[in-house]
Amino acid sequence: MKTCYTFYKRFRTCQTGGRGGAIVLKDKYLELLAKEYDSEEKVITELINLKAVQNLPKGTEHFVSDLHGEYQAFQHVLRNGSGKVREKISDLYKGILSEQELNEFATLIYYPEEKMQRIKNSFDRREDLELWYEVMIERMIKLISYASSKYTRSKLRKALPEPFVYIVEELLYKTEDFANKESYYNKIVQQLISLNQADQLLIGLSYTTQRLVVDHLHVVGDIYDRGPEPDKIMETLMDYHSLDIQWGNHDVLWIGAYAGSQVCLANIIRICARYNNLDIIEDMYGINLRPLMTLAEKYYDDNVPFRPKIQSGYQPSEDEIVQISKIHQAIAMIQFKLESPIIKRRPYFNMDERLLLEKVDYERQEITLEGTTYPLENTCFATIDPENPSRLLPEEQEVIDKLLFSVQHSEKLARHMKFLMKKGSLYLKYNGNLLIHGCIPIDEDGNMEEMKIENQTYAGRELLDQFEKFLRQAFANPNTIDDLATDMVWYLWTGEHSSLFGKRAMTTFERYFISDKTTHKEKKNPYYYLREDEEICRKILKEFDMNPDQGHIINGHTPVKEIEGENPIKANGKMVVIDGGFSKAYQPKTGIAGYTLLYNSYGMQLVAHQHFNSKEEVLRDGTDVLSVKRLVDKELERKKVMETNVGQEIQEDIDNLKQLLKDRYLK
Ligand SMILES: O=P(O)(O)OC[C@H]1O[C@](O)(COP(=O)(O)O)[C@@H](O)[C@@H]1O
Ligand SMILES: [Mn+2]
Repeated sequence: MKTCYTFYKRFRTCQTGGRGGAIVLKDKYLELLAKEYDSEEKVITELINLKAVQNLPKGTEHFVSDLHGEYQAFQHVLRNGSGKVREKISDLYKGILSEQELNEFATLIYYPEEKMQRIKNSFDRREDLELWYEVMIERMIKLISYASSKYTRSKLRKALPEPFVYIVEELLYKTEDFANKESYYNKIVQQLISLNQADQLLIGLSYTTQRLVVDHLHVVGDIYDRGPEPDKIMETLMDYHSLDIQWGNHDVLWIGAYAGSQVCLANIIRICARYNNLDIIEDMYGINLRPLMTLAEKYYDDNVPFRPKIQSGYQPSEDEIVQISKIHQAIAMIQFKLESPIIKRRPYFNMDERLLLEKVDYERQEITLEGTTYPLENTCFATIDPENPSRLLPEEQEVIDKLLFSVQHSEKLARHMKFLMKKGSLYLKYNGNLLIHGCIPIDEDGNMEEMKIENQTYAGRELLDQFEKFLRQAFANPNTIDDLATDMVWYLWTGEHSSLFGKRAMTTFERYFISDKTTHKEKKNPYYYLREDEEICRKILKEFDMNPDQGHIINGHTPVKEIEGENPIKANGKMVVIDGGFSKAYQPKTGIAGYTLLYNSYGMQLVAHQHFNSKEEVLRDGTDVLSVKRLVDKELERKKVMETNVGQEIQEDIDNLKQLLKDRYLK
């Protein structure tokens, strides 16, 4: 069914003709379908199957955002399904097993390889270990049977560890005459143990459990920047069974760099230098930083505000810190210079006030902003010609050209960026909810804010669609580096009407060089306070043709300051902001270590995560750093697959199969 369906969809999107064309396509599709379903029985069986799936409870959706390179913490949340694994274990075994046993079992499922090793080391006698295997296999099978109760057998089969599918199915589908077969099942388990397969089986079943508790993952933006391992997050996502991504401003910065935007590229390197993560660029993505280092050594000295923020983990030496400070200055100055020509050639970006290098009085080391003059501190203007401050030195130009070449030839980065494009979008309408990283630009009265691009004016959904079109165009043409599409990717990072940024201006320059903190403030779009208002959220949902009675808006991007009493659930539950601070750098602001959202057939739940220190700690202490749950919404009736996006696709399949039945078989 899938092949034909995708084929037909592709056909439909290519279709340009009128209704006549559509009919021809439909006929062609039915012809294809008839090849796959070449008998009346096959059509009927599939119809029964699809109808049954429609009536199953909807699968669990899991929402995360603002991962910011925090791979370990993200892994933990994925592995424990934001507490779902522990919840299922408790449903089955609370009161039967002790707290410690429940924790141990949960930890085994989260980190099976490591936990298994620890447990095995704790046994002196083989018999005890074998007994443990038997008990665990039985518990695990029971748990899987329970966790898969709302899935079809075929879906469960796909989630089972491949080498053991047949055996596990035997164990799972024990019928009532179990008593007669008891010795048969025991024999299977004992055989597995004696053939040294128990470890592999338990590891496989642990991953099956993780997979079963979450049906679909939404990543509501900002995978990249600040934290140390975004590349590993990408690899994890690429292996994940079902997901979508809503790009964050940091993600489009990386996409922009790959798509040829030199200013985006300067930004990603600057941020990596700032957070002591240059090895992501060099070692993880194989981008050669040598030319930049040489330039940095030539023109810059140690400069304290440009020293990297050091978090836990690798501690650089004093020499390295000084070297990073120089690189940081070199790339920051290249970035500021590169901004200028874009601002000048795109007047409708309305960013003239950001032509800061041109406002500086280089003699007096001062700058005048909105009528006030500020002294500049810790400046590093060695490569600046005061007559033409935005002009790159030939050697700076050479550095950024070489960096771009290197970025565009990184095989790993290419894979990651293509995946981001394939699975990502600027916003997503999914099962009645609107998912978007940042905001919908609105004015103080809650009207959609307009932006003029060339000679056309756009607002609301149309504006976002336009942004996405530009982004895709820039990505498709990586060799064109100064066209509107490529400039627009940078605008998405920093422009006032960008749905990913949504602040008047990014005050990076001020934060480096001006001590008066009033200049650091980034004025937010009214969206960020009006979203507390239910009516505004309803209006936005309507703008996207969504049902405001049913839908929610789900945002990331702005850390929710729980510590100051901010509530992530806003507008009478219509708005949920899930940026709780996976990013270690932001945890002191939020007071927690991230939010995630779960949406199953019973409703939505927000989970607040407490600090995640390390996998080692979980393994050692067996405890889970979990999580307060708050009910966002409760469905009056259990939601079924037929009410979801997937359900709609299945309905189309059903309609087509019925048509086939009528046209070809019931004549
Ligand atoms: O904390 P840093 O690294 O100085 O970054 C601050 C910058 O990051 C931003 O907050 C954007 O990043 P977020 O999307 O993570 O909020 C800018 O508005 C701001 O200028
Ligand atoms: Mn963001």
